[in-house]
Amino acid sequence: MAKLTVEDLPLEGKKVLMRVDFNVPIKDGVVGDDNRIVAALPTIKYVIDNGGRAILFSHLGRIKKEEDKPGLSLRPVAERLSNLLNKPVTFVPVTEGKQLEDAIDNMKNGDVLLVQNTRYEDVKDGEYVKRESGNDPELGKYWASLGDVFVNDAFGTAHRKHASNVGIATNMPGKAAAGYLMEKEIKFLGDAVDNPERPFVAILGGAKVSDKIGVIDNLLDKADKIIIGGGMAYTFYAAKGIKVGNSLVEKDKIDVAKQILDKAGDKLVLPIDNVVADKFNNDADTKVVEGDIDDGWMALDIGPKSVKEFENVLKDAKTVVWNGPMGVFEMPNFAKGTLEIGKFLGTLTDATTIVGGGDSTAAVKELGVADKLTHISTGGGASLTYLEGKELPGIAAISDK
Ligand SMILES: Nc1ncnc2c1ncn2[C@@H]1O[C@H](COP(=O)(O)OP(=O)(O)O)[C@@H](O)[C@H]1O
Ligand SMILES: O=C(OP(=O)(O)O)[C@H](O)COP(=O)(O)O
Ligand SMILES: [Mg+2]
Repeated sequence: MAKLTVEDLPLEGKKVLMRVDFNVPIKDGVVGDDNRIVAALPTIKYVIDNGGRAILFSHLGRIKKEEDKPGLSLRPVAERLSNLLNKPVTFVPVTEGKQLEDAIDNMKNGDVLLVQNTRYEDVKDGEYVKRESGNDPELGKYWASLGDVFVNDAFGTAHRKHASNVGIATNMPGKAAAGYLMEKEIKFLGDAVDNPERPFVAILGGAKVSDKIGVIDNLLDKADKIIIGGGMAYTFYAAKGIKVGNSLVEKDKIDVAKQILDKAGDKLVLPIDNVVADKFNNDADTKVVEGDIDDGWMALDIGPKSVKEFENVLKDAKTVVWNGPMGVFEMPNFAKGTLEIGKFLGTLTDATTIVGGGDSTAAVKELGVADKLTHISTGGGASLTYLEGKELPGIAAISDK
């Protein structure tokens, strides 16, 4: 790697600022799938075993208004991290000011501290000011002033240009290094997809439609087929004039979807049928419908014919990259499409099968199909951006060797 890594930094007695991606599912104040926390442990352990004082930063979810904050505190993550490390983790419930600075001053070599959700900075006095997500120069400078060196191990956030990754790094020239997870992810994705064995099939689903729909345009030049499922599919339905009912649709992306459809020809594969529900609830009334989705119904999973069709496209693939669940897998009645596709990928023993994303990874682990896949990546948007051949700002900002 042409970038500094954690092993290049002085650590003994140093205040080591670390950006990790602890954006994990939390339900009723408890961490669900902790893959992203576990994945950051090697770097954290290396830092503290070598006498560093680890000061961890992460975002959790998206904060647009004051009321979003209580449910998106990182406190439950500090508890899980403490269990995994088998040592105390100091949680600081604020992102700036005396309480944080005092807590850092009180640290000893080998201590671990977790700062509150960096996106608390996105809302100040009830206003959406995006200090973290807009990479406010003062914020990056302030956070950088709290430490001696910086380690970025947040691969899942590397496609973002935010204060806690790019901002801190640019304010610590010559002292910003990559962690082990960052190195491992880049190496693996690079080997698998820079010159992919073909046929190369990408599967795109999930709910971050406006974020990720633009990726498809670039992927059309790289992949042999692109399968679209999950919440991503229905904006394409709308673009084709198929009725979508109350399904997830990003209205201002319908034109983008139309352009992609024009360019894609038969490269793009959409669901034929869907499991539709009369409300966003596991107990909803459901039915399987082909094509049009009537008003009052929403598609929450792909249907059995879609699964068959997708399997047919996947069966000869030699490289598969999957980001985004095929349905609302968190509700058991809408998990089947994701489960079936995951199981099928597990049977492709001659292919390189990569699943990326916080939620997709949680899905394949929860559904018990993760073991049979080649690589589980902590990054969804990040691995897609890498796949597009674009520079990841979080990595670009790390100091060169
Ligand atoms: N048909 C659908 N309607 C609404 N949400 C969906 C649908 N299909 C999948 N989702 C949601 O997409 C979310 C994950 O999307 P995303 O964050 O883009 O994936 P990842 O974290 O794997 O990158 C899940 O919470 C899932 O419930
Ligand atoms: O969960 C994440 O991405 P993913 O859902 O694409 O896997 C990252 O933590 C980035 O989060 P963001 O998309 O809110 O910036
Ligand atoms: Mg996600």
